[in-house]
Amino acid sequence: MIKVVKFGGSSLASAEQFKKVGNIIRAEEERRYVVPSAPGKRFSEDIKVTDMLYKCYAEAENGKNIDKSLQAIKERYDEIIKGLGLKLSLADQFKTIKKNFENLAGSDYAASRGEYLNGIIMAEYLGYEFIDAATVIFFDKNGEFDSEKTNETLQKKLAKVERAVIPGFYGVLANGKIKTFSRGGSDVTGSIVARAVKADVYENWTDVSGFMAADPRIVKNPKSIDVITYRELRELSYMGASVLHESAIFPVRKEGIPINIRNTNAPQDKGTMIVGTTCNVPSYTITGIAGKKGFVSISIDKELMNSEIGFGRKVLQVFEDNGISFEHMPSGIDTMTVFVHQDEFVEKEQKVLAGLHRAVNPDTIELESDLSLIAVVGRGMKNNSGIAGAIFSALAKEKINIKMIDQGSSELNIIIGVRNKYFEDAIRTIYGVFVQEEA
Ligand SMILES: Nc1ncnc2c1ncn2[C@@H]1O[C@H](COP(=O)(O)OP(=O)(O)O)[C@@H](O)[C@H]1O
Ligand SMILES: N[C@@H](CC(=O)OP(=O)(O)O)C(=O)O
Repeated sequence: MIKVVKFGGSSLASAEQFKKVGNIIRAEEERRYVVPSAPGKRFSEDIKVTDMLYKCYAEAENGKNIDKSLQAIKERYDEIIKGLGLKLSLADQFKTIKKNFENLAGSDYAASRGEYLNGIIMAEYLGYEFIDAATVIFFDKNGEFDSEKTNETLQKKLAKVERAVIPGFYGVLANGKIKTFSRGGSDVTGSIVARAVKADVYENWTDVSGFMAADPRIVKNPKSIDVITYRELRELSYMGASVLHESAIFPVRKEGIPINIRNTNAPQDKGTMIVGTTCNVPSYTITGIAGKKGFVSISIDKELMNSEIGFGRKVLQVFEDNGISFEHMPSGIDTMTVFVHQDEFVEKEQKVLAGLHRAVNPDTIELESDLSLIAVVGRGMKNNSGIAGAIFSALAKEKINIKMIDQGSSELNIIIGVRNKYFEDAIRTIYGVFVQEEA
């Protein structure tokens, strides 16, 4: 039996946390491949090492002296090394890092050093082999993750290594430069390693006892989810549930490997199992709620729109031409609304509007900004009627105006649009209807 274990920044923020991680790994000899993140926050106002590295690199780009910032980062690691009683010095690594920062090796290189250095410490602490992710995780010439080359290389490499530490978050481009995944991407590395060794389970250790039915920063003590499917999880993580990176399920899904979310601070808790399919009957109609702020809706009205073949395509072409991806597109007979990310849209607003006028000659176009989208997700929704109705009436009772409601064709999710200012209240209200009242 092989287990791949990924530890998030919150699990590796200090020597004390490292010791908990060491105990977890040593408790089961199947935990053979370890993927660490960079040290995260030790307390809520603390700064993650990844963010310190981005800032330090920005100083280098602006021609500033980076000695002080780099020293602050080195101190984070030295404190861990000292606390673990290791005889390890990172002086040489920091000399190389300083040189590469000053030669502007790239912000991805800069950010990747967080996991690289933590990996070196972790390997020393456990007595495992250190494998630099730059030798086994590949991106192609377009910057896309090269899953097959990576899988082949990792498989060959790990077949010869009984126990290894592979830092998360980064890999190497075809031109030899370092590239990272997007933020939170160590989850993806863990999944890639699990696929390569055909692990029995991919354990993802964090600071909560599993996936919860809602963000614990919004809903107090939300219920934990015992079992969730890859598809449900993807909907929730894409819509903002930050526990697991939205792309982390793809590599393990290829091999049907379950992901187990676990809590480093409460290792006795079983956490959440993320699986392909399950006959497990969910305890509630919905599995979870997640959401994101910061959307704009563009509502386009035109009489007889329904009879104009190609109308939708022309509208979407305008967004495509401006490099804007759309999130949702509910439509009526003579109206069509497109939801886009506000930060992508704002600077191109006038270009998009002009493009829409040219492309479809609408009667009116209305914009509304500062909107949130909330996803209510659950495999149990398929067999239940009246869910949208229940959401409507609960939100109406709280005087929360619904801007949009859109049921996915898979009947796995319902997306609700509200103003940003109602975001938290709307999540609490929906949680109250489905999770508390049904209990
Ligand atoms: N539905 C949810 N269930 C559990 N945690 C959630 C959820 N939505 C958001 N979170 C947040 O995700 C955090 C864990 O993810 P993250 O900060 O990436 O951890 P790590 O540093 O271990 O990678 C939790 O501390 C919690 O605040
Ligand atoms: N350290 C990187 C990658 C990562 O996955 O971190 P964490 O496991 O702490 O979310 C980040 O901050 O984005």
